[in-house]
Formats: sequence, C-alpha cells, structure tokens
Amino acid sequence: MAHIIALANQKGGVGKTTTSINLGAALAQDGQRVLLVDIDAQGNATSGSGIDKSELALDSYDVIVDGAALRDVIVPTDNYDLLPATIQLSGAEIELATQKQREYRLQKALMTVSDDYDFILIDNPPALGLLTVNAFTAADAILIPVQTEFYALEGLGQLLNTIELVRKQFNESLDIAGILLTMYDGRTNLAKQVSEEVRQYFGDKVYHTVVPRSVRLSEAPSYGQAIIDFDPKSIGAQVYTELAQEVLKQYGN
Ligand SMILES: Nc1ncnc2c1ncn2[C@@H]1O[C@H](COP(=O)(O)OP(=O)(O)OP(=O)(O)O)[C@@H](O)[C@H]1O
Repeated sequence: MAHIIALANQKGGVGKTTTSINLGAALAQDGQRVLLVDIDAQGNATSGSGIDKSELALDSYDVIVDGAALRDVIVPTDNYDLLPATIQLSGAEIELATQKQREYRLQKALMTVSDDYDFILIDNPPALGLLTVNAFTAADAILIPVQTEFYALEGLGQLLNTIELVRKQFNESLDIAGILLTMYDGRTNLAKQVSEEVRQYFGDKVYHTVVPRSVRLSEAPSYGQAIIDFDPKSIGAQVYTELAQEVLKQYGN
C-alpha cells in the first residue's frame, strides 16, 4: 500500500507544485515507486514533468468526474508516473457538486493502483473546494508548504479547519505529514522571523529541511525537468534530496 501524501495550502504560489515534482523525483531516484497526481487545473505539475498537455487524450478530470480507469490515464515520465491535469479540470468542482459520493472519487480511483506504488503525491489547487476535499479524503497525510514571507500564516487556520472537518466526516486517520518552509531567503530578517513563528506554532511538525529561494528551482519546470535532472549539483537538488530522506525516515521505507 502506498503512502498517500497531499501537498496543500490554499494560498497560491507557495511551492506546492515545485515540491510535488522535486520531492517525487527525489523519492523516485532513491528507488521508490512514485505516482504524482495533478488535480490543479493549471496543470503545472503536468507540464513541469515534461508532459505536453495538448497531446493528452485523458486527464484527472476523466478519472474524478467521469470515472475513467486510472491505469488508462496515467502516463510515465522520466522519474515517476503521473496522473496529468489540464484546464478541463476547471469545471470539475461544479460537476461534482451534484454527484453521489463526490468526496470519495479520488480515493476510489487511487485504491485501484495503491499496491503499485510506495508513494502517491497529490498536487492540489490553491483552494479548499471539492477537489482538495477529495485529496484529503484519499490521503494518509498532508504536507503543507509555507512560504517564508509576510502573511505566511494567514489562511492556515482555515486549512486546519478543513483538515479537521475532513477528519470528522470522511477520513478519521488523516494526519499532518509536516510543514515545509519554502523560498527561504536567509539574507532577510523577515524569513528568519517567519520561520521562527512557524516553528513556535507547529513545533516538531516542521521539517528540518528548508527550501531556499533559488533561481534554478524556478527555471527547471520550463524545461519539463525536476531539479535533480536539470541541475543535479544545485542547492535545490540537494535540498529536495534531503527532504526525500526526511520523508523516507518518517514513513519507514
Ligand atoms: N524555492 C524556490 N525558489 C524560487 N522560486 C520558486 C521556489 N519554489 C517555487 N518557486 C517559483 O514560485 C512560483 C510558485 O511556485 P509553485 O508553482 O510551486 O507554487 P504553488 O503553490 O504550486 O502555486 P499554485 O498555488 O498556483 O498552484 C513558480 O514560479 C515557481 O517556479
């Protein structure tokens, strides 16, 4: 059975996709069998994994809304398997709203392949709608990337409320995998202040690994590559390899 980790924060641009791709690739390079699930209609995890969205016949919309078989939709990439997303997914929330068992769609699909993988990572949209609720219902744990910038903690209360709600109604064993500090700029007092604040609030739930702000990390997706392939010697490659080791330790693989 795979460990299913949802990467979520309804705040936009905090590093969910960057972490999904690079943690996924680093876990795969360690020999883990990884499935990356893109349920963000922006499809950035899909293009960032080197997949041309215009050539896809099926995507996560077909699985979640229309019940297509997951195995027919998964595509291989350099490091991991991918359930891709395209703009088609942007209508999913409204279409799901009237469907039965709407919170369990993704869980049901993932159960069909869970034995084929060691880790399933779910890249979420920047929202707390039905797609995110599907991810939380399917997941064992949530990894929350937090950008070390002003307003970092804003909205985390809402996220924690949603987690609690899903725990009560759909998935009582849902856990927080950890908080990941991202885009850390050690030259600024603000970054230090924010990371201290986050550590005070979340204690040992915060990963030791901290992702620095790095131009190479932001360049890699436009080449459709994970940082470990795009620039294996870069700080970003080192840090995501470290994060993978932390996650592996956490889950005992
Ligand atoms: N450590 C980093 N250093 C520099 N740039 C980064 C870093 N992490 C992410 N970025 C850049 O910041 C932007 C937002 O990152 P990303 O897409 O990973 O966030 P997100 O939370 O998935 O966004 P969204 O909420 O829109 O889905 C992207 O342009 C990405 O390349």
